[in-house]
Amino acid sequence: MNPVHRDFFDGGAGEERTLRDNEAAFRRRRIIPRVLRGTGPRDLRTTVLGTDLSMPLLIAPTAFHLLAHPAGEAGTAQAARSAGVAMVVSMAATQPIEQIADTGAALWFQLYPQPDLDFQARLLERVTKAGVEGIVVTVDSPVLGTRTRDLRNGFTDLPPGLACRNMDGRDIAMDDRLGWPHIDRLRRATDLPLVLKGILHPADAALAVTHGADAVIVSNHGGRQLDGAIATLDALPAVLDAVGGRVPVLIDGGIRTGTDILVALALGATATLVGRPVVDGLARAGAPGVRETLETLRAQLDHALALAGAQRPAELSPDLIA
Ligand SMILES: Cc1cc2nc3c(=O)[nH]c(=O)nc-3n(C[C@H](O)[C@H](O)[C@H](O)COP(=O)(O)O)c2cc1C
Ligand SMILES: CCCCCCC(=O)C(=O)O
Repeated sequence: MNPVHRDFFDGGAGEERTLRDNEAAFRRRRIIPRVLRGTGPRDLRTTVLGTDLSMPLLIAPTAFHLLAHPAGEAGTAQAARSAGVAMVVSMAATQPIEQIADTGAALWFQLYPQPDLDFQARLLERVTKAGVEGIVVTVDSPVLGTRTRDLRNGFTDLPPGLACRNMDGRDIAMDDRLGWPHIDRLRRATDLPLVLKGILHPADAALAVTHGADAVIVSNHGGRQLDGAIATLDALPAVLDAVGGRVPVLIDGGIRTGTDILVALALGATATLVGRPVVDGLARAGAPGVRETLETLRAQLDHALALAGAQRPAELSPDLIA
């Protein structure tokens, strides 16, 4: 890959403290396994907001897949379909939603709330018609994070010929006036499950539920927004307390292995999302590369469950984690 584009995918905001800390938070945890549980073959299947998953993992929304590989977002979706997981399609996808949906993958669509409400309504209608099963509203981006590597590299625009194909020629607006009334409006605008992505503070998690969110994603945008923000795994317990089981709580950021997934689930997450490892798989080998990433995570999770003494994710509990 062009090293400038590699930096775009790999990089974070500021000094990249949060980017590093997301992974470090998982490495700080240890598993206290149970023994003699007679698990037999494991069953990793789960359902989140009506979407069936072959394991508790979704592909996190990431921008510009055509920069990583000519297969683009459709290649990622093809792998998601064959692995039986869902893909959250970024609003900054470089292929049309209809082309991505043609793969038959289970899709959710990620939205940055747009100040042009007519355009936003048309976009919601379009992605709903294409068959997406959920809307993921990213709420951690009133402004774009300071992407140190992109600034250093002068990466400001997509190369000629590439564009955000679901934006009808518009730029994606990040809007620093966004507030809960925008979420209320979105809640009224769609019957699809509405998921808020980018929740870290427990008070916001509670507000998300009262404003009608069907799930929240504990996320710091992979360390690309507020550098110094808490690692997602460290934020998870307080968010779970605030939500109190009323809606599923998902998590992303720093998940690199099946044992990381096990740790997140044991601490109470319903499912996990993975960003950069999927892009890495795409860059390496297109759809088969993404499939390899997903199957590696599946095999690791299955193995870790066997060794920790759980047959299925629902059997995991916080006492297994130190
Ligand atoms: C290259 C890249 C592009 C991203 N683009 C988006 C995006 O368009 N919308 C969004 O909500 N989050 C975006 N994210 C954040 C991811 O959805 C996710 O929160 C993060 O990547 C999870 O961390 P991980 O990469 O450590 O797994 C992006 C992340 C990366 C690395
Ligand atoms: C002005 C919007 C550019 C797309 C941002 C994609 C993204 O979220 C990222 O982390 O990169």
